[in-house]
Amino acid sequence: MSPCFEATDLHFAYPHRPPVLAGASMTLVPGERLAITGPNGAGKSTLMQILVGLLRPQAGRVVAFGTERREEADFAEVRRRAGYVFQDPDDQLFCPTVAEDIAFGPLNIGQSRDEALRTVTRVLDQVGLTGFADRVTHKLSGGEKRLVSLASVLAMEPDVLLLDEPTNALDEETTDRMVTVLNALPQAMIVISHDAHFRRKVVTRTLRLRDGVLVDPQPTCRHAQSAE
Ligand SMILES: Nc1ncnc2c1ncn2[C@@H]1O[C@H](COP(=O)(O)OP(=O)(O)OP(=O)(O)O)[C@@H](O)[C@H]1O
Repeated sequence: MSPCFEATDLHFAYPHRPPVLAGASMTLVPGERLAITGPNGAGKSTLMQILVGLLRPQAGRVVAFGTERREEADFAEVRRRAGYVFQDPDDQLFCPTVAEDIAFGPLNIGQSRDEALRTVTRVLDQVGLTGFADRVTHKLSGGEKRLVSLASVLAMEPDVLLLDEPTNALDEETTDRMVTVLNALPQAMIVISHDAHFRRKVVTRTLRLRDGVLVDPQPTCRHAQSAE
């Protein structure tokens, strides 16, 4: 099965700043839910933005859905197929009502008003917010905003989800709700998360970003192997 994403030897520095990525490599295959952890400022969001072409690395390769991506036009297709849920829902939601926020993308790609409204109902059901369509977005709780952000991304039927800190500032109950929603989705995912409880419940593999490279935080037990 060909990987959804394959990043090789990425190097990246913001202008006049020390390097953030210094040879980071990772692969995401269909069905996988990969967590990226690492200290604050390690470059996790930077890496995710490189994967969808919002930032360009100074060196390294990004292959998405079987094709190497270099130009803006290549990444426009990647962004259609890889739904990015931002760390801050206020960066994602900008319409007065939940229905308008969720319908924005589907209307933009040519769905009729009726189709878009059916999409709104479907994705709100999917995230457990049935009946929220006419709610005023800026009056929602932080947890509800986060779920609406996810719904607005699901409305575009992405092949892959990229989630930046999906449980940040959520209480235990809403975190459990996010866990249930994500576990019911078929999409492969890359999830930036500091939340070990969440990672245990959702992800299938974890990589840690440290000093610009991605490493397996729990490499197969070498002691056990060498003792054999
Ligand atoms: N636009 C920018 N210009 C200059 N430096 C930036 C910019 N964006 C991020 N940085 C810096 O790059 C480094 C990596 O940032 P990034 O947001 O990718 O880290 P992160 O691992 O996602 O952090 P956190 O866990 O705190 O969200 C940080 O030192 C940050 O201050």
